[in-house]
Amino acid sequence: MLPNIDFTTTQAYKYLTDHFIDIVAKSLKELFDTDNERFEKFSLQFEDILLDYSKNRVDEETIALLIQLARECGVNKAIEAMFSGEKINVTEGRPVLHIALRNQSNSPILVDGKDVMPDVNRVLQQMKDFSDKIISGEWKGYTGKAITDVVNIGIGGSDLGPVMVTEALKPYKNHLNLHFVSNVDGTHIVETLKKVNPETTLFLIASKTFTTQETMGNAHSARDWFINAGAQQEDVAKHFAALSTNADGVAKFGIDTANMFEFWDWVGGRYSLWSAIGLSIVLSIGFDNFKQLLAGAHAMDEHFKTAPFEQNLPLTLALIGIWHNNFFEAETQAILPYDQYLHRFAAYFQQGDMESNGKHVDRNGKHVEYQTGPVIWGEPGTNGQHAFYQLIHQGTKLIPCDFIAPAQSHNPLGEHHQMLLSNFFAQTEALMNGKTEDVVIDELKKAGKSDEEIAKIAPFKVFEGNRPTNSILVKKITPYTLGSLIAMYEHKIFVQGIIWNIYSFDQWGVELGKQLAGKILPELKTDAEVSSHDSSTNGLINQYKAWR
Ligand SMILES: O=P(O)(O)OC[C@H]1O[C@H](O)[C@H](O)[C@@H](O)[C@@H]1O
Repeated sequence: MLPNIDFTTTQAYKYLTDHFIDIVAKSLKELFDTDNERFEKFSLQFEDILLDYSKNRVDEETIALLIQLARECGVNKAIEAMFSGEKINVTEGRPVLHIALRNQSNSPILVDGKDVMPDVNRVLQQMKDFSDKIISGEWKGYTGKAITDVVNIGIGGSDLGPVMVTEALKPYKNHLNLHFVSNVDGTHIVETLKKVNPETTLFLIASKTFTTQETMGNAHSARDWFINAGAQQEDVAKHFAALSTNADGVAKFGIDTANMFEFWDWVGGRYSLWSAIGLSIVLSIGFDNFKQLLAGAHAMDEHFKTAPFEQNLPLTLALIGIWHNNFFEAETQAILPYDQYLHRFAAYFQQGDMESNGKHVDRNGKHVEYQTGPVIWGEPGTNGQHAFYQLIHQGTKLIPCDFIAPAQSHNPLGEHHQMLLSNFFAQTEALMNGKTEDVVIDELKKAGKSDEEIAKIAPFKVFEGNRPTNSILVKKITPYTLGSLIAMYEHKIFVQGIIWNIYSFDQWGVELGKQLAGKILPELKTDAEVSSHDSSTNGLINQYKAWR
């Protein structure tokens, strides 16, 4: 059973409310000026990941109270409930066991009295055997040629994770070309099919439910294209595999169940890259590297489960986030990787976080009276610096940022990495310290500006600073450290959902749009004027019909 506590009624919350008044009176700069051990006090290291959270408006009391909050909200109990396979996804009646997919210790994890590990290991072995054959060229297409291209067709959790990880781990990539088709917009599949040859292409139909409209639409178009290119129905078995929990749906589509890679309803879509959904990752970097990814995640799982709260990275990230979200009233959270390979990291956690914690109903079915999940967004630095950092530095909104960078680059070209990292270090320093009017005036004087010019321009050049950031410095982005990094964010999301007393593992909010689209689709198939909706929707549909 998950705890069921309104965090705003806890002792810790009351203390934090008072303490907040003291903290807002102090700037980050002051906090650093009065304590030169902030870095030592407010940074944590787990293996090759360093989390520096000292550039947030916290002191020792803040952290102690936030930890008390986690305790009062029963985070310990909740962690135990997840890891032991309790059905903590209550609205769907399922356990939440992505941790089992990477349980390298192989210790039994029971669901309804049955150990899930033998099934997990069986599918992993199947993934290994299959990918070994594809990568080595032993597996032949219908004209006897080896596979050169893999097209993963999936959306949401059946796309974002594989895309993010295959991009992040490109330095480990083999000769296979990976493609991802997600959007139901015909452009996506058409443009992808232009690049591949039916004789040498493997399609992975990735869908937990095997009913998702976009994926099924794209899968049918891919199969039609394959058959129209001259292949026979029986050749489908050599070129199509399914990654799904729905064996009947897969068989109905015509994919040989021998080519089906199974997973289970206790794997949430947005937590599924560790499951059969990760087959495109295995094909891209090989099974051994995939195992490393799992091992890194498992190590973080163990850390999360066993490390004291004071030293627990995911928990600390979660608490800092709560501090910003529920006390400073920050609406968003930026994720800013200083690593081109991580360019889909923020997009991945947009689903991970927003689909998990974008909930306004608590575990009693009541509307919450506090803020829950933030808007997650971000782009790689330094591109972001030249686009939206202006608002972070000088806008009116408070935007807590996670800066992520590897110490070692996979491409140590000239001074590039030092240039990149100089920006990584400079930005958090600038966001913290800002630039005072005195400094601005001094600089302008030195640049030979007149007093009149200085008076005019100075206000625009002042930076208030006091902008909070976390810095996450990783030794190197390897399959292992990436696994740990992803798991760290997953558990952060989990802890926040526990404290907000919401259910993080369902996603009912995506259903309504799907339902209505299902109603509208048949209306688009005729030329008849539509009058069944509100005037805006009718107007738009009828104009579409007039223009098509
Ligand atoms: O893997 P599928 O069953 O095709 O689902 C794909 C996606 O569908 C929905 O949009 C859900 O909200 C997502 O959580 C899921 O990842």
